[in-house]
Amino acid sequence: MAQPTTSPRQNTLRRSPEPRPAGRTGESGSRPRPKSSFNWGLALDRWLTDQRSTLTLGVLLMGLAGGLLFAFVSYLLHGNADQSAVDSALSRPLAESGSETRNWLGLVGASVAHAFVFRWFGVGALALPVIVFLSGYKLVFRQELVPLNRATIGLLFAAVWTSLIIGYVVLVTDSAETASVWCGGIGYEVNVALYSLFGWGNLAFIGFMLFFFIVYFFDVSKIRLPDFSRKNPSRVRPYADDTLQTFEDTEVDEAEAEADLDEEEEQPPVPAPVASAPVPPAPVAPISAPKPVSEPPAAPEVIAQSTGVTLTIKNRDAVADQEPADELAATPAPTYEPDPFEEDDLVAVHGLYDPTLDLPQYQYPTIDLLTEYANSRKASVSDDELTANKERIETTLRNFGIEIDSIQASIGPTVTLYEIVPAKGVRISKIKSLEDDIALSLSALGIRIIAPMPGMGTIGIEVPNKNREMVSMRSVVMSDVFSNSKFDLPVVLGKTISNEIYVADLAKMPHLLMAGATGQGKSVGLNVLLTSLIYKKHPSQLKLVLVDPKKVELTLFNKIERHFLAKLPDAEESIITDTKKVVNTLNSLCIEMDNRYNLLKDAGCRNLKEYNAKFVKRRLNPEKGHRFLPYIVLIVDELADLMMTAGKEVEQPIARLAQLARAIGIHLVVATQRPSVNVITGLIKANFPARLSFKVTSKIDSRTILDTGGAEQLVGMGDMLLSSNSDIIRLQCPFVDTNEIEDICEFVGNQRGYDDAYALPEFVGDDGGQGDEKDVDLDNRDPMFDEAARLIVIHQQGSTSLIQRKLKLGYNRAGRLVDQLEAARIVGPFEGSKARDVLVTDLQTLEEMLKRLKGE
Ligand SMILES: Nc1ncnc2c1ncn2[C@@H]1O[C@H](COP(=O)(O)OP(=O)(O)OP(=O)(O)O)[C@@H](O)[C@H]1O
Repeated sequence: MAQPTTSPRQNTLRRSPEPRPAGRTGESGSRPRPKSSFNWGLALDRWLTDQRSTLTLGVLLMGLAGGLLFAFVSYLLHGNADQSAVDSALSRPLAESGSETRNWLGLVGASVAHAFVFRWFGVGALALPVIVFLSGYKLVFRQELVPLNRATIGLLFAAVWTSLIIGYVVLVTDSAETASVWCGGIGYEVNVALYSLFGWGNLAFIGFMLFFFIVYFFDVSKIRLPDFSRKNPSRVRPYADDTLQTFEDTEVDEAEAEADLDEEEEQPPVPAPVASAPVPPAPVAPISAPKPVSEPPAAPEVIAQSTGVTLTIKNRDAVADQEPADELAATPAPTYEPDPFEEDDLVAVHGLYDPTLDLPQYQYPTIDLLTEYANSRKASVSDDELTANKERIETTLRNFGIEIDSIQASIGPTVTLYEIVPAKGVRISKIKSLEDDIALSLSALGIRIIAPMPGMGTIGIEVPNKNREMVSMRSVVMSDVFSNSKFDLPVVLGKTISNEIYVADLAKMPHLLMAGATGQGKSVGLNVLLTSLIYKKHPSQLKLVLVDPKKVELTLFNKIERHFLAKLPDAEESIITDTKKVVNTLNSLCIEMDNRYNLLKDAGCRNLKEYNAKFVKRRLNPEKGHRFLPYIVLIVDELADLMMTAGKEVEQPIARLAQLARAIGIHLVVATQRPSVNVITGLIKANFPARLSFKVTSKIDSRTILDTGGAEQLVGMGDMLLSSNSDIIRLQCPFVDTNEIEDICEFVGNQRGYDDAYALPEFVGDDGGQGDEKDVDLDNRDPMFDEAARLIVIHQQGSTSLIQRKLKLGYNRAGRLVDQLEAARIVGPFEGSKARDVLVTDLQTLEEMLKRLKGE
């Protein structure tokens, strides 16, 4: 490791270098870069990704295409006259040659056309302006008129091939004197060369080239004639709106759909960065693997040392975006067996199904809609501040008889974490028992003690920075971690203590409970979450159900109703504020959940991803009700109001959705000001493994939401603790202002959208069929409940007699068990003489459900 630049001396603290971008592990972190070095690569990269540059370049290319076309056509008409002027241009005054040329674009037009038309491709050169135009169009309109790569290959081939075939005609008719301009140099010369080899067999060679190209370019091997003799579902192209179209109508879309889908699979583009300040590529700590990996440890730099204990500042280096492994990847393949012949037909004829073609012109919000705030610079903690804090910590601990070996500091956006290694013989439990006294002695607002630091033999003390950093939404949206994220529902939650941007996958969370006293940043947090999703998802892939009993917080999102919002068929407003309507909407979501489970079951899929993948491959027939299923995110801003007015009516559907909806792509984000036990009930809490808390008013509130204290010690303004998988991480939430949200919603809302909001299933009245779960108390489950559930799932047979026989139980008890299994949505409802449907297809999902029921 690199050595400190100053020799260690008394009264010196050590500071580590700034975190360096991932991948540049070979550089010495402690060697300062010369100030004058300018990074040309970065500047060029930034210029190229700036939308103003792409727009300018695009318009230039389109203009150039027009100019080339003009010059080429003109040359084809007057080229013979211009040839001598061009050839002699360099040997005499340009003005003289210029006055001789008849090209509409003068000597320059004639010279360029001379090269492309006369020397190379002849009439085939006309392909060039078309390619240039298509490239320019893509830059200006940020979408392709036709798939650009394929078009370029096709047009280049056409240029060469036309040149060859015309060259052949010119050769056999011996008209090179007058007509060689039409075939260009390539066409003529190649034909002359081939003629010497094959004689008149040239034509066969040129014909074979065309055949070869068609076979490969259009992959003819895949095209099979559809079977018209039977009712053939391959004639139907599934559309999201369930309209049917025969493939005769849609042939032209095939290549386009395929190319667009390729792009979509790569992730929808997040608009290019235009900021002046480079954003350090920060690592993502996914929710399922929340601990960021640190590699390699940066070399510390001594900055001060007063009492013999060294303070180092530990800033971790960046790591690459980590994708959590697909948890279901190892489970066996689904049971559904499609007819391979028909589906291959469909894909060969229409390409893969692309949901984004619902709104093909849709443009993702651009980065310039987000503001660069003046105070969003990196937090600066002076050496004096570091030394003072270190001394306070040391003195305080010594007063309690605790000696320390060393201190390391990590400077975060809001707080600095001092990690202390106690001297040998000091037991961590002693420090833990003194936690409150130490906090009191340090007496700074927002101090949080973590004793011990999970997984390390150290104690952490977080002390707020005097000058905190505001983390702007713009900076996190621009970050590589977020813009390159391949998560299904990426949400950027903030910056960690080591300045890493923390992006989580809501789809894997799979639900989030949020709490925080009034004014501590909850609404901003919800807006950040919604903004993240809107920046990354196409309207065809995501629908939002917004519940806002406070009636003011989410109103701005009304503008994106026809793009991203979902509502009940008869509802006037998409943002739900009325408690009764909330209950109906929640129940309607339960119906949507059941419908989706039925679709998944029919398709033999275990989750939404598998189902949609199958639909995209056109393996599911829309005539049977199959459709592309967008993710649905339900946001409830202020659960307390709802629980006060509707209690169980709200609690039960929320718990039910939270328990079962993850596999079918419905995810919940529920926020509350009052994290008391009558709002966050055991039932709700048990089903929300990921919880996030802004500052709350008491330790009890902190325990209610996070199962531990600490949230009462936060410093507000988006300072928060995230608890997931029993880890607690302190994060600074990004800031996004109402104006920014307004601009984003306007940007999206002004584009063409769907005719109406996404229609949720109708829910009829108070007990309109959904409240038919018998009065079963799942908190008092039969002791054999788990075994019975496993039995049913293993045998995929929802029968009472199976439980009776295998578990050797009486009829009544087995019947009660089945009722409980139904209430837990493991088996479907009673269906007369038929066995009940088993709603859980595999043991892994079941075990997760059982854990959740137990509140684990
Ligand atoms: N992430 C943040 N960064 C900087 N400042 C913030 C952040 N979040 C919130 N603030 C500041 O705190 C103020 C209150 O935030 P917000 O409106 O989100 O609070 P709240 O918890 O939703 O309050 P209420 O429950 O009363 O609506 C904001 O106007 C802003 O000034």
